[in-house]
Amino acid sequence: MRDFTQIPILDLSLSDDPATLPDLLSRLKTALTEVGFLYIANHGVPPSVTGDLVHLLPALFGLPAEAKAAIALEHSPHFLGYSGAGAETTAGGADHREQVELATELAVRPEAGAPWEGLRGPNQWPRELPELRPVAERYIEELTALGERFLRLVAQALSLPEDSFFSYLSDQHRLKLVHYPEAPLPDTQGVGPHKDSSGWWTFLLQASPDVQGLQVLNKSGAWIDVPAIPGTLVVNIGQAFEVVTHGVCKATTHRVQSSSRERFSVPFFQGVRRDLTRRQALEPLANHFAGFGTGTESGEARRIDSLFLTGEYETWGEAQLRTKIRSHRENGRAFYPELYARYVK
Ligand SMILES: O=C(O)CCC(=O)C(=O)O
Ligand SMILES: [Fe+2]
Repeated sequence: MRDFTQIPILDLSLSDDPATLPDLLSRLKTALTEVGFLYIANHGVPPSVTGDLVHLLPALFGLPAEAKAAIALEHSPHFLGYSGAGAETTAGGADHREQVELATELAVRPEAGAPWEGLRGPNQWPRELPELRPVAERYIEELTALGERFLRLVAQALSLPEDSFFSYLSDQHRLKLVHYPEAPLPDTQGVGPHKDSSGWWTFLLQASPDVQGLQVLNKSGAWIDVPAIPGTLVVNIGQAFEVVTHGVCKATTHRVQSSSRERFSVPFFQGVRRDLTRRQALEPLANHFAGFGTGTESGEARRIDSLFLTGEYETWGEAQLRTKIRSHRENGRAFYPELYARYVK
């Protein structure tokens, strides 16, 4: 298999013309099976929607500490809200970033049966920046639609019926507003090496066009820069999608290195339905993907890295809740004491 040294750029407007669609799908297939990361251009999200959100980020993170504390993630059983720099660790190191985690605005389900239904619930909006709510909601709406359109193309690129991946989708998608403050030293860990574990696909807006930071690990172990390209979104595969495609489409490791200049970014994590069982994830497409890439894929390349498969979890939602409880222990103790006792030991 070839290795990649840059991230492909795909022009989604080529999907509008039957004459150019096949070439787009062929390039998409290569990106899916050999890179796991791509840029999309001409994706149809209005520049004003993106621009309005980008414009609010400095004001949001410039709010006084009390305003941030008022929407702290620790208040939320749904793990939505503000967390400060150093609150998260990735790959054993502290991440130097602060973030506001949002999601599709949903009411709590009072009759919620399974504990992981607790992931569903309303956002915490900062009172001091009322403009944020309509702008972020509009952005989530646009990205939800783009995500579905993109999944149709992915299905076609993998020789499947267009709607093949819709039955896995959640009613809740998550949006993170992220600020990497200026780092005291070069190559400070903004976020350590990781694969995106929470979503189906990630759509990332790099909101500081002149600041480099995001890097992707290729198969030879080299870090490949993913510079911001105005007007594009960076798209990458989440671990659930790797599971469902039996490792044909890989969730690729990436990280952010902070520098002497602050950086903003906005990843949208397309959600996977919480009640998805391991069997439902693995069985339907097993035969289809068994026929893929034979001869080029080594056993190692097909190895799937997912807690969902190795742990004792009934559903995707349970695996997600476990991850959340372990990374935000205060919330775990306060809102899910029984699961906390089981998962944090
Ligand atoms: O900020 C970025 O560019 C990437 C962030 C990221 O990888 C994540 O939050 O999962
Ligand atoms: Fe990520």
